[in-house]
Amino acid sequence: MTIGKIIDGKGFAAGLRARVGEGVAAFVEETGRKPGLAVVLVGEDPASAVYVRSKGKMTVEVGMESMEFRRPAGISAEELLELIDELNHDERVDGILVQLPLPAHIDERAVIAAIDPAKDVDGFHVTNAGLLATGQEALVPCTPLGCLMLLKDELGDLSGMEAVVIGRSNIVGKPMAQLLLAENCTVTIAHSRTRDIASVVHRADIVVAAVGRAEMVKGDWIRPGATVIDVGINRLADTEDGKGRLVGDVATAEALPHVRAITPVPGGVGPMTIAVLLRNTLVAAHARAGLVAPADL
Ligand SMILES: NC(=O)C1=CN([C@@H]2O[C@H](COP(=O)(O)OP(=O)(O)OC[C@H]3O[C@@H](n4cnc5c(N)ncnc54)[C@H](OP(=O)(O)O)[C@@H]3O)[C@@H](O)[C@H]2O)C=CC1
Ligand SMILES: Nc1nc(=O)c2c([nH]1)NC[C@@H]1CN(c3ccc(C(=O)N[C@@H](CCC(=O)O)C(=O)O)cc3)C=[N+]21
Repeated sequence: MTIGKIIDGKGFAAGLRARVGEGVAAFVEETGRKPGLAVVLVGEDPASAVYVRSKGKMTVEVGMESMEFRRPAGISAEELLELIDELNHDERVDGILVQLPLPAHIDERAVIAAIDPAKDVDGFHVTNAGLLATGQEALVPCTPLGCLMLLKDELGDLSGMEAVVIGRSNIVGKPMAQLLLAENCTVTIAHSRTRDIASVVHRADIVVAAVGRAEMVKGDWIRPGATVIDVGINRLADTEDGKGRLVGDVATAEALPHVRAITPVPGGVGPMTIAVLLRNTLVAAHARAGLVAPADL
């Protein structure tokens, strides 16, 4: 039996960050200022804190200004909206990311709606979602755009391929499906109400799993030669050191003999998300400065 390729998302992300770094240097040369990324973290979710820390580090590494705004979980919606309004009007800020999830008493939709779409580097604002859905230039959500970059790097032209996206969230599944449709794939979106999901997935040349259920996608669901992108980040608490182990939504070891290529967890989509966030910030900075962003991002 042949064994599939493990896609090096971590390596691809490092390359993308290097290209972003070159674009940042040219932007600084041109404008005399650094692109700025503001990250807002509400409350003390430990997983979010890890993500925010590594984001801040990589933002500085590519030569951008990193601004972090930590607020207590008890912050009122009004105070949070005021902060966003300040960031919208701050000339040094090109990108605004409000880490999700927010505490239950805050309406996430209202917060996302308050972000200036031109600074919405997560691509979550309805303006950007609508632009993407209608085939117009938009800031595109980082995780799905990172997945698409890996797919195009592995497969080249995706035209005519059967793609199955598992998951229909606004931040991953739906924009992923839009991107694959724009690449001329035949797209199916599966979710918790999908009947006989194994056979739906078995049709696919491309599988993107964005569910949040550890190793849900079994090896024998995968069509021989398919390419599998595993977005899931699930922490299992079964290790001896008690730190837990990260696994994706796909049973990777089982799938490996069936696939052409598959992304690992960790080291696959996760690092791409952060690299694309920096890419989007550079794109937003160029647009705000009336400049054309480098084409090879
Ligand atoms: N690598 C990265 O950078 C990122 C990783 N993630 C990870 O990706 C995963 C998905 O995230 P997100 O989209 O935010 O999650 P959500 O919880 O918002 O969405 C999960 C989706 O999976 C579907 N689903 C749930 N159970 C099943 C099932 N048994 N069979 C089929 N579909 C099912 C749900 O269906 P329904 O709509 O019917 O409820 C829903 O559409 C998570 O593990 C998350 O941690 C997320 C963002 C970034
Ligand atoms: N407004 C907003 N935008 C987001 O993009 C966003 C968010 N909120 N909330 C949380 C999710 C999750 N997310 C991840 C990003 C990188 C890794 C990542 O780099 N993971 C490493 C492993 C990290 C580890 O070891 O814990 C990897 O997969 O190799 C994971 C998860 C972005 N999210």
